[in-house]
Amino acid sequence: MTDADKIRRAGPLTYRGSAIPQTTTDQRLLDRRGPTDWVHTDPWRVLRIQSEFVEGFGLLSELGRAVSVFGSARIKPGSPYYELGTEVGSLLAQAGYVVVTGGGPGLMEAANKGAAEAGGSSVGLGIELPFEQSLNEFVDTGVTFRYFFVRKTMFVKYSQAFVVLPGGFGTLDELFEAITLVQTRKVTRFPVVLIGTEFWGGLVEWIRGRLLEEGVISPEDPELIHLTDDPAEAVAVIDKAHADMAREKEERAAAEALAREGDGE
Ligand SMILES: C/C(=C\CNc1ncnc2c1ncn2[C@@H]1O[C@H](COP(=O)(O)O)[C@@H](O)[C@H]1O)CO
Repeated sequence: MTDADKIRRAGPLTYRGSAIPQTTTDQRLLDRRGPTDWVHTDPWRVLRIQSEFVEGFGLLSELGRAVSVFGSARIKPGSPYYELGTEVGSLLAQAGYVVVTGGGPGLMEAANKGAAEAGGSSVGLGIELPFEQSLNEFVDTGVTFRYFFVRKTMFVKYSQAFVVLPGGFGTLDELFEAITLVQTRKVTRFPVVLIGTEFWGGLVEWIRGRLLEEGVISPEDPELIHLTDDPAEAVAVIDKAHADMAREKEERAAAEALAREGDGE
């Protein structure tokens, strides 16, 4: 056999003759020498991003009914808003929901604490930040993400509602992400409940007034947000949406079964 006839198979690839590489894939993998700048390239980051999705989906896929609670990382124990966050966490847990937060300090911690005090379970979806921070002590199950956008997917995919406590830019970002997804029907029947009429009142008034007057939202859009001071009302809104969704699903299944019978299946 001449060199030109030689064949090398490498996984799904076939090389012949002069196209055959000098080393095997295994050899190249095990060889520690060589440049290392590839670990800082975008294709490599894409793999990391993929692995974050895999970790997140793996951890959360069997979570059951869950509600995400957002709120300030800076509001400390002793503040009335911290107490409110604790109550929200407790009532959600008592109603059978897993409480999902950003796993950080402040009102995230308050909601996780409330869930723990009520004997429920809670999840912390942490985020790697430029300064040292660990998940708060009340998180039962936690995962820390490198990428905000991967973490956001987890909040939306694995919870049936968002509860938004007072907060700053991070909380506003999460609130507006949620209502944009509902407005554009990327998620359906997804209650977004703001807690704290004094804190949120100005924003809600501006949405109902200025945004509507300028025609930048539809007349029905303000209804995407429910505003209350009462954590029990927040849970009732979420329960109702959940029950409506379950009923609609049953009705759809029954209608489909009838249609199949009609087709003689
Ligand atoms: C600023 C401090 C800590 C930041 N740590 C955070 N850990 C986890 N999640 C966070 C953190 N900061 C923001 N988030 C997310 O945004 C929301 C709160 O942001 P806000 O700007 O404080 O309103 C929250 O829901 C998280 O998902 C100091 O200790």
